[in-house]
Amino acid sequence: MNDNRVAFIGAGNMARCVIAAMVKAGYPKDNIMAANRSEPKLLALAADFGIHTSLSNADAATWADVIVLAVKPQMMQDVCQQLLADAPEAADKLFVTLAAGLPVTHYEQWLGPIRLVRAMPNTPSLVALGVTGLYPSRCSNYEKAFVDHMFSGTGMTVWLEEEHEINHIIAVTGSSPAYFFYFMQAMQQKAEQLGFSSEQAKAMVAQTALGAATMALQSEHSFAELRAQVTSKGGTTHEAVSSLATAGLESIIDNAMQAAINRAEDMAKSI
Ligand SMILES: NC(=O)C1=CN([C@@H]2O[C@H](COP(=O)(O)OP(=O)(O)OC[C@H]3O[C@@H](n4cnc5c(N)ncnc54)[C@H](OP(=O)(O)O)[C@@H]3O)[C@@H](O)[C@H]2O)C=CC1
Ligand SMILES: O=C(O)[C@@H]1CCC=N1
Repeated sequence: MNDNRVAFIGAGNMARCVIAAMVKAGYPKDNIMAANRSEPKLLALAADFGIHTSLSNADAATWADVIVLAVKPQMMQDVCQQLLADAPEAADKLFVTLAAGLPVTHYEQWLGPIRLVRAMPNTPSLVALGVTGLYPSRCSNYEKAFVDHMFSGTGMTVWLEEEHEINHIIAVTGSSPAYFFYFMQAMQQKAEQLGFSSEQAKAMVAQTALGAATMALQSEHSFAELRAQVTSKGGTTHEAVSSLATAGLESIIDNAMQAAINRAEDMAKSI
């Protein structure tokens, strides 16, 4: 499966995370290429991972067996239409898109009836602790197996039965690293006000988050049960958690995740 040449069109944050995961999982760097409209990110990727790079999307697509579209959704139509004009044979290759919001029908308008997997990874893929949601269109079983292999180094892969579930994955795992970073940022700020240095505060908060997540993954207990184990009757945790509940944490999270889904649905209509 490592024989397929994979070209990323767009070499930004998410392409870097997936490329890092592939290389660390043993995918041959000689079979990976990144194309970008400007050079700096390509130089960094070549230096860090030893992959091929190109300033030409068409050259990368011609070289590849599998084309990964990794530009922002707002750029996608131009990139796809230009690709088809410059390298029409690309339309016969397997496509993977990382973009939020854009449904299969949009790609079919721009590129024709392509074989496509919509993938929704997240940034912890960089450290092999990510989650990638995957939705296939017109793909063979071999192509699905290949894409699963490609993303296996990102962490966990989840195949979806219905296309609209991609928007749910965005809310649950694609965008959610930012929710956790925001929570940790707020905790760090308070720790600094209490007198800890910025470095100490960041390390303590991140270590506690890692410990809590690791416990949850290794335990049969629910999140609520694990929370109860920390919460002594009449103790400090009860006061802290009650304060969060009174402030409406659950509805805050519900609203935030729904806002991500709504935005993904709006993007499909506006692009
Ligand atoms: N970030 C995340 O957590 C996630 C992002 N995604 C999706 O991944 C995609 C990329 O997002 P992200 O990596 O964050 O965005 P970035 O802005 O970091 O990367 C986009 C890259 O595309 C390049 N680019 C823009 N136009 C062209 C073009 N015409 N030809 C070639 N390259 C071009 C940009 O080049 P330049 O350096 O010159 O600006 C940039 O490097 C988006 O569609 C997003 O929805 C999906 C899951 C999670
Ligand atoms: O914010 C975004 O639109 C992208 C998709 C999921 C994470 N980042």
